Amino acid sequence: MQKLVLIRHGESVWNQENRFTGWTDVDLSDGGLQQAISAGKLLAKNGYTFDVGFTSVLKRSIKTMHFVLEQLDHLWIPIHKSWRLNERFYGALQGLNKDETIEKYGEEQVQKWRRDPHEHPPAITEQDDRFPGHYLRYNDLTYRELPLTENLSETMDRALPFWHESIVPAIRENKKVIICAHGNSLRALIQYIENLSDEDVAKLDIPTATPWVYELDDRLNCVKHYYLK
Ligand SMILES: O=C(O)[C@H](O)COP(=O)(O)O
Repeated sequence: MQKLVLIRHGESVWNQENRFTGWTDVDLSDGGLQQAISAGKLLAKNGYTFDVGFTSVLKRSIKTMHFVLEQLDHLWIPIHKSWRLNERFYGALQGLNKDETIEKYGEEQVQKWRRDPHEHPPAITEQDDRFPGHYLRYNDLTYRELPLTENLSETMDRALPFWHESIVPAIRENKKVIICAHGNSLRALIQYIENLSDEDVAKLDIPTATPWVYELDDRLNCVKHYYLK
């Protein structure tokens, strides 16, 4: 039996302001930083250790991983960062207040943008400051990989290659793995690991900085899962 720990980043400044964030590289709020420290303490208290970590290229997730590992005296373990674990790219919604967006477009439409796997949020253009092609950290992406908008199913399609090519091999080598990522990239991994329907995954709300533990059998099927509290 192998344990795998997933954790969503601590509260960010834009979570606090209730804004769509996506690939915007906002920092943790003070509360989010404290949440990350508490999550690390909880893992330490329960005797968890890790050999390797995986995270996105966004600082709210990178910093959460750092503060969690610091509590475990594990800052030395290798951390692999990939854009594939980034939050879903929320297109032209990035930066908008969620309540104001509901007032403007209606609850039903906003809920579709947030949770319907096939609904695209309004797209940006390549001229927009939010276009990832303007940022050094995305230099290695092909033109087709640079999003203008992204639905949940596309988030899953770009997260899964990293799961299969980088994370699964580490688990198969019996390494203890921690993944720190985002609401929607984790939703994609959870849907795949547990084989959840689109309806079930839409109901899944992942709290910030709360370790989600999987116990996996030899074939990496989920035997048990629970939040560490
Ligand atoms: O990018 C965001 O705004 C959040 O991290 C996830 O938002 P959601 O719960 O609205 O998808």
